[in-house]
Amino acid sequence: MSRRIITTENLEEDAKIENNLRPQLLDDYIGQAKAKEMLNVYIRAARERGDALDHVLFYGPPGLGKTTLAGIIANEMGVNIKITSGPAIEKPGEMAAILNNLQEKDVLFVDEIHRLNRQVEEVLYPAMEDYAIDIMIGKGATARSIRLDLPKFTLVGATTRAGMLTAPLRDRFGVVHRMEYYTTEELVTIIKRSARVLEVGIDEAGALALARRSRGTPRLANRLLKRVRDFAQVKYDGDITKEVADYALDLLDVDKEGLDQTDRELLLTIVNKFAGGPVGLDTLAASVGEDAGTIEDVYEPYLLKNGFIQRTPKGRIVTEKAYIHLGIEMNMEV
Ligand SMILES: Nc1ncnc2c1ncn2[C@@H]1O[C@H](COP(=O)(O)OP(=O)(O)OP(=O)(O)O)[C@@H](O)[C@H]1O
Ligand SMILES: [Mg+2]
Repeated sequence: MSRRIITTENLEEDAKIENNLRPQLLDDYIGQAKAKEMLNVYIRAARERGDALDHVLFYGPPGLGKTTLAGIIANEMGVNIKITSGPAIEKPGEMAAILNNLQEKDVLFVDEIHRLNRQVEEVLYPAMEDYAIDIMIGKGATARSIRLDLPKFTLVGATTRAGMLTAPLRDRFGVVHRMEYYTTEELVTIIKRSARVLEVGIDEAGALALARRSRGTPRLANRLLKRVRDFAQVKYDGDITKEVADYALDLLDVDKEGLDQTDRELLLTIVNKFAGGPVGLDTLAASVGEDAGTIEDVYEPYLLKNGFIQRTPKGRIVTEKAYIHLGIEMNMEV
């Protein structure tokens, strides 16, 4: 599939503005009320005890604010954050070195934690549980393992694929939180805040138009804001109104429900090639040329949540709502 404006992946162009737009404090973090409340209590308790925060795992679709929350945790705890990711650490020794370099109470953020390889992951078990690592010294008959104490640290893990985490790793997190899609109101607040940071004017109706098409995802809200800002600047007098937003978003092919070309293609494939379903995930994946895991974790959750498709024991089916949205008559032969 071609790269889409609405992809929730972290594109390079986002990285620059994302860092500016990231809230630094829990109070400025919008939405995810449950996570905020819980973290607020745990952080205060840990600080009062002078202790490190318990290990935290965030999971859920991309762009919902996992990395942002990890940064906020470090900030609120008043400690450093070391950022790495599952695929970046190839050898157990590399993980050991990272752990060994942490200071007391520091946050180690491991993104895409489900992609750690087995040996690297095993270094984490004693590290998370006992704040220690076992290092092998020597070879063959003279080899022995020594235990090295680590500072008390906090591991913050993030994953879009919670199902791919091994049980021993998952069980070592004291706090496990599923990230939720944002409501339109929450996205409006985020968009207005981002507009202030980017120093672009936006009115209420403009913010609402953007929020509605952001697929419940702050990353998309920020990305669309940035694109629409360009249209406002070049084609209008600089401020983002509903008119500018609608004009730009139509050109960008994001529809009123926040669906883009890829979403519609997915729905249309089920309708046209599989008579509306049910169709199994793997069959569907092969048919649209996407990886099954990506469909399941990235594209499908939003379509499911908003009632465009349903999961049945026999596979995915397209709902009446989707037919109506696509403007296709439902074939009622049964
Ligand atoms: N609650 C929030 N309030 C304001 N802005 C937010 C919030 N959550 C996320 N954002 C913004 O959305 C963007 C993406 O967030 P972030 O990088 O934390 O997502 P993520 O869940 O880590 O995504 P991925 O799974 O792709 O790593 C950031 O620019 C951030 O500023
Ligand atoms: Mg992230």
